[in-house]
Order: sequence, then C-alpha cells, then structure tokens
Amino acid sequence: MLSRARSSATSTAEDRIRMEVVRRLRGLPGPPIILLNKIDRSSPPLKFQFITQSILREGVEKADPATMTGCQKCRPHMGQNIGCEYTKKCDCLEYAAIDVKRLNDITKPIYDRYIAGKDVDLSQLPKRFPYFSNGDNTGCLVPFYLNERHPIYECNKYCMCGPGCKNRIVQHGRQVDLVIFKTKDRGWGLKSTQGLRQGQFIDTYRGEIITDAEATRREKATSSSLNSYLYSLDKFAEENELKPEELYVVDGEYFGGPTRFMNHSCEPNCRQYTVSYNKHDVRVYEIAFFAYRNIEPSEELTFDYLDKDEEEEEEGAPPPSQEKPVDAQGETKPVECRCGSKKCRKWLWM
Ligand SMILES: C[S@@+](CC[C@H](N)C(=O)[O-])C[C@H]1O[C@@H](n2cnc3c(N)ncnc32)[C@H](O)[C@@H]1O
Repeated sequence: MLSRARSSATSTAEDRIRMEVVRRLRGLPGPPIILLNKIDRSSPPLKFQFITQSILREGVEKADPATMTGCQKCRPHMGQNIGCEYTKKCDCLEYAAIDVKRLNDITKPIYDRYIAGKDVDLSQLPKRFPYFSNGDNTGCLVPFYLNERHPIYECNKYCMCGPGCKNRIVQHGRQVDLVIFKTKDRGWGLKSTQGLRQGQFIDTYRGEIITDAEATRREKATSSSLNSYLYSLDKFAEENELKPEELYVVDGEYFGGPTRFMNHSCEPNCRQYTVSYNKHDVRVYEIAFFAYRNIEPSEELTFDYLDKDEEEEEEGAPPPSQEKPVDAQGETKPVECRCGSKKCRKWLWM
C-alpha cells in the first residue's frame, strides 16, 4: 500500500511539472511546440525558461543604436515586388556575399582590389540575395549561403523597403511547428511534424548573452557539461581583430528557445548561420538554424556542435578518435557521441 501511495504521489508531481512545461510552451508565439515523452515520465527541467529574445546580461552591450541604419534607396515595390531586389542599391546588402559571376569590366578591378585587402566601396559590387524570392522555395536560404556560411544581413526597422521585403526571414520568427521529445539515449531532442525544405529557417538559438569572463566563471562553477549550451559569438572576431576576452557568449542552459534541445550529429541535417540586422555590430547578432537538406516529417533535427566554416573545413574535419578528448587544462570531458552516423567522430567535444 505504502509503495503504491508513494508512486502515485510521484506521478502527481511529474504530471504537474509536465503540465507547467506544456503551459509555458503554449504561451510562446508561432506554430505549436509539443512536448512528447514515450520513454519515461520526466519533463524538461522547470528551472529552464523559454524566452523569445536573448537577454543581455551585465557587461554586454549592443552597438550604439545610431549605427543601425536601414537601406534608404529601396522601396517596397521596385518591379518584381520582392523588396530589396536590386542588390547594388540596397545599403543592407553592402556586406552581402559578392556575386563573382556578375562582375564586369568596371567591377572586376574593384573586386580585385578588395581581394588584395585594399579599402574599397563594396556597394559598387553585385551581391547575392540570401533567400529565394519566388517559386516553391521562397524564403529558403539559397545554396551559396547554405554552403559558404557567409553572414546574412537582413533589412531592419529603419529600412525603406517595408515589412514585406524578401530580405526579412529570421526576424519574422519561427514558422514551423516543433516537437521537444525524449530520445532513448541523448536526453531531449527536437523534431518537426512537417517536412522541411533545404534552406528553410527553423528558429534562432537564444539565451543569456554574457561576457567571456562570465562564461569562464560559469564553466568553472559547474561540473556538468555546460559547454553544451554555450555558443561563442565569434563570427566577426578575426576580421575585426577582437580578442577572445572581448567576445560575448550565448548561454542557453537556463533561458532559451526550443533549439536549445537540439542534439549533435556528426552528419547533421541542420546548420547554424550568422544573421545580423546591424552590419556595424560585430559582437551581438543572431544564430539561426536552417535545414541543410530536405528533412522528412518527424526526422530528428540535429546540428554539428563542432561545426566549422568552409575555410576551416578545408583544413580537414577532425578524424574519428578512439581516445578520450582532453581540454586545455588537461582534463577529460568525455561525452561519447551517440549520433549513430557512419561518419561519427565518437566524441562530442574534441
Ligand atoms: C544542447 S544539449 C541538447 C539537449 C539535451 N539532449 C537535453 O536533454 O537537454 C547537449 C547535451 O545533449 C546530449 N547530446 C547531444 N547530442 C548527443 C549525441 N550525439 N550523443 C550523446 N549525447 C548527446 C549531451 O548530454 C550534451 O551535453
């Protein structure tokens, strides 16, 4: 009798936690996010809170708002009705990927000077629009951006192109339904009940944006693998000569969005991309997940925790290792990878 009473009290507590998590999920904007557990009676921890915007913690500052300018020459209707379609005119696309195929006798010498490291006016050069602007793939990231990982500069509230501009996808937020589900052997994971197209936006990675010093303090204060939830905002570090201690870090452990539940795969179906609304802010920007290939309904969504940009990839992906990885302090933080891929590198962290 006693053990029966105990077990029913436990289930009530578990049920209450689940109901509270479901209540929180229902309060979020956008298509539904479902909680699914066919494995046991647990729920994601209540100390984790869903947020819709990252929280800037002490010592973290966005660039002066005065630096956030919008495109001034664009208009909502410029012919094909896709907003900033004339990429040479659009100030927001100044730093977009250069479309080398469209260089001509006038722009090629400018491009060559740019490649040689000279200071040039990039607005002169033809750019690549990051998203498909018509057809079945409208809104999906084009293959060039998908593969090259060039930062995406979306239009912003100061732009003259208007809210319907096709250079605004991530800022409109998640448009796909999601399921946070319990996996057999990797805690919680994420999937969608709908099929996703290659290049389709899923959601951003949100959390507390903290200084590098605070990230180090948090890492030292915990014995758990906190690094699972820390994401360094270092995309622009090298070109802007930012020192490691000047960088900010997103911590999604206690505050975040559903993407915080995405597991790692050595052969992932999603990748993360840099999205900026202010080209002058090199320290605070969005990390956005896009489908890297077509994804079947209910296929688990994964990304590579050690994902490298193309240039770094050319140096070669880390080989599968039988040895336990060791960090800079010589401590092992072995988390065995259970992604199940043929290309599995065996460990989550190298
Ligand atoms: C960002 S969290 C992902 C969500 C996590 N599964 C949860 O329940 O909160 C990262 C942690 O998930 C687990 N994990 C993610 N991918 C894994 C994989 N491929 N193999 C083993 N564990 C994995 C590890 O415990 C890792 O530290």
